[in-house]
Amino acid sequence: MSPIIHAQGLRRVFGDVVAVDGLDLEVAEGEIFGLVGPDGAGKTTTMRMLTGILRPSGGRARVAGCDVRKDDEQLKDHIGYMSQRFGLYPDLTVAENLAFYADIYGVPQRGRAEKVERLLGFSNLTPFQHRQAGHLSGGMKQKLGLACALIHTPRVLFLDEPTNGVDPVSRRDFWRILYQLVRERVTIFVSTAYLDEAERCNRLALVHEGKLIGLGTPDEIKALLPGALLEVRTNAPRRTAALLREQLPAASVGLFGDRVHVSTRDAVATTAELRTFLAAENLPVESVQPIEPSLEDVFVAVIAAKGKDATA
Ligand SMILES: Nc1ncnc2c1ncn2[C@@H]1O[C@H](COP(=O)(O)OP(=O)(O)OP(=O)(O)O)[C@@H](O)[C@H]1O
Repeated sequence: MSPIIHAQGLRRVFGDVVAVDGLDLEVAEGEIFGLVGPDGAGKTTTMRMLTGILRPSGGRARVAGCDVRKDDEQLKDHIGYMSQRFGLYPDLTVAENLAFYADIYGVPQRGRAEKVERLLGFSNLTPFQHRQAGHLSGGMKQKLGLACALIHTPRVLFLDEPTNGVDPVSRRDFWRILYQLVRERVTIFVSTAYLDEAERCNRLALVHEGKLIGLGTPDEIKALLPGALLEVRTNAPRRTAALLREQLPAASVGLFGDRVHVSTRDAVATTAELRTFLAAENLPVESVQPIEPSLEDVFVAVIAAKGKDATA
């Protein structure tokens, strides 16, 4: 089956800034595909090109059978897009916002009421349908945004950092809705800077400075981390991380709360080395143990490795 999203060498420049630098990716129908990267990595620009809003400077992309350059009008019938500045009308109620988007998308009157009812139920907003959007919580606003983006039953849904700034419980709720959509064969293309959220996707593209630095399932991405990952605990984690960064230039060192993560090719040798070194610095090690890497560890290591390549 041909992919529902297919980008080849997609590129966009703004003056001297290369926002997206030759992106190649394919997304299958019914997948939740995550675009993951720090602020400024090029996620929004990619999404705006794939939704036909922004013209690529180079490369090609097809979404739901439409060429994003030539068939941008037709494309809009097949996709839903919830941008970061998704426009809800604060003085309209929940139901009125849905009706407004239904008009914009030309949703036929016939069957519209059932559709709205279903979307309200789906997003747990039925009890709030008469509340003004401006008086909803952050999580509820996001769910209403999602419902509006779904009003014309799109095949592909683009979500740009949809849960940014939303509390963890509402985020979990939001993802429950996304899984439900996928069961109905909607394809979801979502960007996020939250790596715990990225773990929920079927496949991911890691982007950094406009370039793809990893592509695969969350497990495949984790396998990009060579060697082992050690978790080090001391009573002074910040100082420990700073010292280990200097002492172990070949390893990558990250600080995660009160724990220091060290990725290394040789766990046994590094364990011995860091124990001796930290003891000499008067920083007794409480524990060192191998752990399963998270996507965050992979990101820290891959970006650190790029930095080392660049300065080599
Ligand atoms: N309209 C524009 N004019 C000039 N530069 C732009 C424009 N849009 C994006 N850029 C630049 O392109 C790069 C990528 O930005 P983009 O918004 O795509 O990143 P992002 O990964 O979505 O980050 P964020 O989450 O902060 O939006 C940044 O350096 C940004 O400043």
